[in-house]
Amino acid sequence: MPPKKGNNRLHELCTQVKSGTSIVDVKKRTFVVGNQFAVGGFGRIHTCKEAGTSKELVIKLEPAGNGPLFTEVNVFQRILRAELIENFKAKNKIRWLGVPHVIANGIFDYGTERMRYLIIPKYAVSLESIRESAKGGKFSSEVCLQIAQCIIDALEYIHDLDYTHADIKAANILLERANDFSSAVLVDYGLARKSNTNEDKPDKKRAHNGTAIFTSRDAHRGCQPSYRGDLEILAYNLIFWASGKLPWLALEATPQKVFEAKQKFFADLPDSLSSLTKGASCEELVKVLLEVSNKTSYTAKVDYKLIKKTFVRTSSKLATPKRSSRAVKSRRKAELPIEKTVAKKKAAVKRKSEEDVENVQTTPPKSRREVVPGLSNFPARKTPQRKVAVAKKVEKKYKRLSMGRVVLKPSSSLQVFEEQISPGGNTKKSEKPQTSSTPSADSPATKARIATLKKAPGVQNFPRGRRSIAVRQVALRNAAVRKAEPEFAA
Ligand SMILES: Nc1ncnc2c1ncn2[C@@H]1O[C@H](COP(=O)(O)OP(=O)(O)OP(=O)(O)O)[C@@H](O)[C@H]1O
Repeated sequence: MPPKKGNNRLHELCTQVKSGTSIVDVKKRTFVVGNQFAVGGFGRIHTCKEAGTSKELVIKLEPAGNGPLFTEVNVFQRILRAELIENFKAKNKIRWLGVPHVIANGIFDYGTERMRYLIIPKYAVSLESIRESAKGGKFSSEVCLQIAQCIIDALEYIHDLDYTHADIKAANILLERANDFSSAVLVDYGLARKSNTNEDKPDKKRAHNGTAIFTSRDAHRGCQPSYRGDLEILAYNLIFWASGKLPWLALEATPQKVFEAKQKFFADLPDSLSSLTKGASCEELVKVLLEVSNKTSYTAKVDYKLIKKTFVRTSSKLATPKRSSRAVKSRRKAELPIEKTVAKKKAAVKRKSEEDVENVQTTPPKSRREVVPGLSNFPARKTPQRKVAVAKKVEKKYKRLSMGRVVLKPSSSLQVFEEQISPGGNTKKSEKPQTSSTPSADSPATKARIATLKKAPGVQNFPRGRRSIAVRQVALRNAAVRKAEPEFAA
């Protein structure tokens, strides 16, 4: 069941801006507003493009007097600037950080109305829309972990800059690439707040702020959003994504009861959790998120080390074939620091070369019977009779060759050879007397001497492997014939 939105609009929507309207920002860049494609709780959301470019962006529009977009723009200006995000990624050696960046913002006049705008990148799809159409409204543990990884990184970044998000939910998570859960981005910073000056002074007016079924116990108490609260909110979301349930879903309309149910849930941990997640692979991560959140004081920052360790352990427990999907591979690559990837590759190359050296030193070369699976089940070709049979087979093959029924594409010299030996050939060439002194592969004399056989044009035109097989088989036959029928050989 998706979280419900309140019907009481505390803020007005602005007039709908016409598609094609141009807005010039402080840097004198012109942006052209496109169609409206969503309406948030507080504002309109349109597509948009910078003039002269083709990349689709998103513009959020609200009356200039509205609070939420004002708050959001401030957060974007302070912590969601591209250079800050890039610095954090470089410092922490990560390639993907699931937060949006501000492209432009400001205020403009539209007719008689003053409007505030915020331009950010456009993402492909909202996680909530995928969840709603998923079976049972649930995600697999693998997907839960992929999203968790993105959101944990995003929270670590936001917390590092002393901010909290306070409204994590599938509707506020967008995917940069549709169906690639490792490209999840945490959006909507309307409730985000600087939290380093937090004081544990609950205010009833603020109680239950956020999305009731996911919000933290601190928010239920009426406190400002906390770092630990963000972990708690993420944990509730993970439980909901993995199981499709939360014990307080039916109580959504009465936030106080939701708060009480959450308190009971914490008091009954870990049983209350395992009865919901039923051993899902992401259970351990959720448990740690709840534990870390619980042991962190209201004003303190959370310890991401333990969370990340648990994350690595939980991910590695997931089935290997699932994790080798393209999306997971690209995610793993993205999440690994560049140096680690290089070091990993180098270590693999080193290991391989050491193994090779070991193999050369210790392992005797294997025969084809050992190497080819299933070949060792066939009886070994050892008896003279068997060798004679093989030799006869080869002889037959040559005969077929001489009848021109070979599948191999003959080269010009093989064609000459075939024409020369073709019995009753009907070409003009075959009527000519044979003048060439080239040895015939078919003659017993040739087959008796391997050196001559190798030089026979027909044999020379076999691909390399086949030539040596033919030569070996004929040699075997010769040897076998000599042994089995000495008088004939003589
Ligand atoms: N950058 C974006 N790219 C693609 N879609 C977006 C983007 N930003 C927002 N949306 C879509 O618009 C919806 C509402 O966006 P957002 O939550 O930011 O608006 P809001 O006015 O803050 O609404 P609310 O706070 O009530 O959720 C999102 O769920 C998403 O579907």
